[in-house]
Amino acid sequence: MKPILSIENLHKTLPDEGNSRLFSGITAQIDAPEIIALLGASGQGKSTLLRILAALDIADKGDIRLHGIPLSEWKPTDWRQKVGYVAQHAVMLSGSVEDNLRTVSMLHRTAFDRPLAERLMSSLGLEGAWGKRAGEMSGGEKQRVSLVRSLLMRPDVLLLDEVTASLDAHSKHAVESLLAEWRRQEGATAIMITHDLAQAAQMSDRIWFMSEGTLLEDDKTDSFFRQPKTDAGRRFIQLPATGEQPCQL
Ligand SMILES: Nc1ncnc2c1ncn2[C@@H]1O[C@H](COP(=O)(O)OP(=O)(O)OP(=O)(O)O)[C@@H](O)[C@H]1O
Repeated sequence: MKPILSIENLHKTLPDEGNSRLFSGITAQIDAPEIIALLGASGQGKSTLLRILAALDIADKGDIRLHGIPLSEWKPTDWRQKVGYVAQHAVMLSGSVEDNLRTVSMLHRTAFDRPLAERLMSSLGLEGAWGKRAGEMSGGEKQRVSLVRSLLMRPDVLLLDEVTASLDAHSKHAVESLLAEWRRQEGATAIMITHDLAQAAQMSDRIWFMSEGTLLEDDKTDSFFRQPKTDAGRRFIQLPATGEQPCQL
């Protein structure tokens, strides 16, 4: 069986004067459907990595494959149908919420699955939002509509950039429940950036931890939170680094 997604030796430099390195040597593989929490301090390049996987940015070096086929051999629209992306700040198309949901199906020449859209919208508390002008919605509403828009494509891989960061507790819980249910029912893979460690611990099967300009740890969620392999990982989850004494209260 070919891996669902494989990343081989990915490098990214920033287009500033010094062409400084953002990350390098990122290699990882997803063999079976799972939820991966992508963790790391601000500025490590998590969003950039996700945008590269969504084919919205390009790496300077390295190889990405979906089902064994390199990104360069995919038609961009086919890649984007199979790899859904929900940005940190969701971008809405013009028109109503319903227009936004329908347009994506039109672009990909697939039938609009109205029953699925209704189920997804209701589960995120958006049942009354169909006729609203998409541009006039709050940031949190846009994020939820953007998630529904992506799920309607039934992507093999879903890339989520802090999708619950601007949501109230109720909406956040609704998104988390929907994603858990989606994984159970659709066997989907998701890579989600989050700064919420409790959410990562509760929702993910695996942790990708970015630090020191690379993917420093790739481990089962339980192992990462019990015993990170690196001092940077230990510091990140606020365990004392190896050799240090736990602080006494
Ligand atoms: N197109 C670009 N041009 C210049 N700098 C960029 C570009 N894209 C990202 N950066 C810079 O790269 C660094 C990493 O950004 P990125 O958003 O990927 O990090 P992150 O780990 O997701 O951070 P956060 O957790 O704060 O969202 C930042 O310093 C950002 O300013």
